[in-house]
Amino acid sequence: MAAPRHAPLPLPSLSLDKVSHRYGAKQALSDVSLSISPGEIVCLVGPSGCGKSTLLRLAAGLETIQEGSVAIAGQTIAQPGSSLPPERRGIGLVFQDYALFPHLNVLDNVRFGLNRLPAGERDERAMSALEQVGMEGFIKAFPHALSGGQQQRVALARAMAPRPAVLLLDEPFSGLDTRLRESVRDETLHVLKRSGAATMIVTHDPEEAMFLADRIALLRDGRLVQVGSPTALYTKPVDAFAASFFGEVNQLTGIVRQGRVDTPVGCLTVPHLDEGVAVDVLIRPEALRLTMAADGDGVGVPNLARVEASRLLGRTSLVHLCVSDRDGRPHHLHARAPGHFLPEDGSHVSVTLEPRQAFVFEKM
Ligand SMILES: Nc1ncnc2c1ncn2[C@@H]1O[C@H](COP(=O)(O)OP(=O)(O)OP(=O)(O)O)[C@@H](O)[C@H]1O
Repeated sequence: MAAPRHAPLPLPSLSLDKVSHRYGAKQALSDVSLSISPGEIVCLVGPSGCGKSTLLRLAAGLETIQEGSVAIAGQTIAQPGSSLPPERRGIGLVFQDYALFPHLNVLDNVRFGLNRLPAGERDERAMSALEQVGMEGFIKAFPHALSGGQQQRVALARAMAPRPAVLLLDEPFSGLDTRLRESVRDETLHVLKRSGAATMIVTHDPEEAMFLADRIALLRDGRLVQVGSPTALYTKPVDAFAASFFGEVNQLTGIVRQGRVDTPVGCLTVPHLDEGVAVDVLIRPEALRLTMAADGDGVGVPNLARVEASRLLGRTSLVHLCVSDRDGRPHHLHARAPGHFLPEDGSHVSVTLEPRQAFVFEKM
């Protein structure tokens, strides 16, 4: 019987394959492979110096490839010894400082990258890109007369005007203050999604990555630690570093006994770990569910914790707890409760552990 026919999968717009890179003795990237599909947004995140910008610069052609290769739409455009220059790669670039030409007005800045098109078409394309970012009313303005958010939008329009298959953005919002950043990145997300380009965004901000990305690529010391959807990285981190990168975690330690780890707030089953193994236990603050203990001292209530402080943080409350393990040793934990939950300092609460937000990893 003939094998069922499947439509061929669309080629990734951008592929980096087994890329390694050194600056002198410094190994900045080691064996990194990553592909981005048309219309997909991938955020590169990781601590300072982990190699995010180097990877983006290699994709852009701003850094010469030493090991591995870069392909756009299935065509290898960079490998050791041969490399297409940045302007011939069909990519759009946006940098942290926007890099607008100060002596050109907004329209001319956006028209700049369209010089291969006939004059009439250039204007039409540039205007259409400016409309997409809501800057069509500023065509005669010069960059110095624009706010940071407006400059960022013009930079995005300039990158998108040639309709590149690949967009590369390096910390595009970090020059903006917090309030402006939220609204500009919201608009940018919708503009990028409408553009259909494969987009790689470098950011050091995990929350920003979770907001923008279809997939997140987490780097550490030049290596990919985990690549997946924001939900996968948050709920199924591959190690303690990944678990703690995307939000505060309470850290405890333990020993595996009969497929379980005992913690001061409940037991976790760990069938995949061997008997006697020493483990790190990471518990997200929202994994600790609190209920007021009926009596003042809470004697006899399971998993009892003493409240050290409670703070309202807007939509959630943060409760500082002191819990004791089986040996009577105290541990300080943070619990995050939805809404207004502010038990008195010194009162007692009962703690239930939501195991899906707790992670156990063998100690390294
Ligand atoms: N031109 C260079 N010469 C020498 N070392 C460099 C150069 N550029 C980067 N490095 C080093 O390579 C490593 C990776 O740098 P890279 O800028 O890619 O990291 P990053 O994750 O983008 O950091 P950040 O978030 O701080 O911008 C760092 O240790 C950095 O100091």
